[in-house]
Amino acid sequence: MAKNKNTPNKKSKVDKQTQQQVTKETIEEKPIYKIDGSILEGGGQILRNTVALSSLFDKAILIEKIRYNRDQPGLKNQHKTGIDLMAKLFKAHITGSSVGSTRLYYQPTLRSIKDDGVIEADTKTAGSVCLIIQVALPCLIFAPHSVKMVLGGGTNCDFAPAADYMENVFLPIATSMGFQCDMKIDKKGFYPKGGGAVTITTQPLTEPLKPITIVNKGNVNRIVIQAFYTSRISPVVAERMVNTSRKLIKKDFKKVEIETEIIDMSKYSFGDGTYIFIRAFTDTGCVYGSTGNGAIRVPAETIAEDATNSLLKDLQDGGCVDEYLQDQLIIFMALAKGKSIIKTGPISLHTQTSIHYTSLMTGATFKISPVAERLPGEETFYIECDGIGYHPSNDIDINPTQQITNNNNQNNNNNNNNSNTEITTTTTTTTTTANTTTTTVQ
Ligand SMILES: Nc1ncnc2c1ncn2[C@@H]1O[C@H](COP(=O)(O)OP(=O)(O)OP(=O)(O)O)[C@@H](O)[C@H]1O
Repeated sequence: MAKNKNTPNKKSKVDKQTQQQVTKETIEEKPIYKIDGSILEGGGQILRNTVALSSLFDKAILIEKIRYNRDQPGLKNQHKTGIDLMAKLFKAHITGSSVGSTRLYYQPTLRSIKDDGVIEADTKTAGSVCLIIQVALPCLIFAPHSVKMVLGGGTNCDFAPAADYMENVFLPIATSMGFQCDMKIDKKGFYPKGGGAVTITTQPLTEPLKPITIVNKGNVNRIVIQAFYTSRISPVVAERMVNTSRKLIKKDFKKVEIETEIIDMSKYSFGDGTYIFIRAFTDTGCVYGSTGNGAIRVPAETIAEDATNSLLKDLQDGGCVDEYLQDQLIIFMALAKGKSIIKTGPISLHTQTSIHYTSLMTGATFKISPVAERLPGEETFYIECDGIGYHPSNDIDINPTQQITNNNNQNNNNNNNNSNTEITTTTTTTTTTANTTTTTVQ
């Protein structure tokens, strides 16, 4: 069930414990990009984006106020697992990576990862494996060799892509930019136990990513509703989810074929769980996805309704990607060579945040503009990006000078009012002390 996780934070207790953790000996004579992790969405995505880019561009970063917009700021187990994995891959010096830390120093020492065999990481909780993939994937695809990564943790978590979503919605669209990534869900893992397992295998890219253009929504011509359950949960729960979802969808899409499936996943699950996964396909190749996880004392109908309404809203808004794919494509658009353009629904705060940090750290420019010709009920925007054409062999250095500002949304959590989003060029603050240059990215 979707909950609001953006309760603004007041004063963090953990911060006192961690503020001393970036010590002098860890800060070498190297420029440091100083990141304020509290602005816009102020969540874990800032950490993942900036750590991935820091690794690709071999830049040291100091992230402060990590997840300050969350009820419990600082690193959670899932974030720590991702950071530790990246530190291992890039032999990075890190300080402040303990759970609860709100201040992290990360300095990679390798420009590219070495072939050390299968990479493993495990959140050892229900922490999302997909969010580990989110931090690592932009780097794995630029490795000079094929990479196999085996991850443990939660495959179906609230506020994170479900593994099914990543495999069936995110990857088919993202890989059209030219990279290869095979994903296999070996075992599903749910809140609170976790215990899921996912294997991904990437192939090396010999050239930069291709830009992406997704601007033609077309017509919905297929909808698939799947509900999953394990043996200690009655299949009736899954049936109720499917029936609720189908009924709601039928109201808007009377003539579209709706495929339904009820799946006993006991044999490949750790512990018990149930969830719904809905996809809509259009005749121009757009794919939209939505998931809802079963929860104690929440009726199956409510879970299905929330997931279905989220998908229907994405379709009604008129964009070519769903709310989540929007922010997940941003980093790839920035790294690609040339102009990408996607047509979206309302710009999410996650998207604004990713654009903000990605453009600052890569120098890629983004432009958001409302679509002039909209059908009734639609709320659509174009996100355009002039990507930098990153490839390790290009030796592109980064000189961040662009900043996205949003007159209404700096540090607030209203992700629907985007009409004032604009791109301005700002001067990045650079302070030089005896041995250290600090670039403040905020
Ligand atoms: N239902 C969903 N389906 C697909 N992707 C999702 C879904 N919910 C969230 N996401 C994606 O998961 C990511 C969550 O980023 P966010 O910063 O909120 O992460 P986080 O690490 O969980 O940190 P925090 O707990 O601080 O929010 C975003 O990329 C978002 O698009």
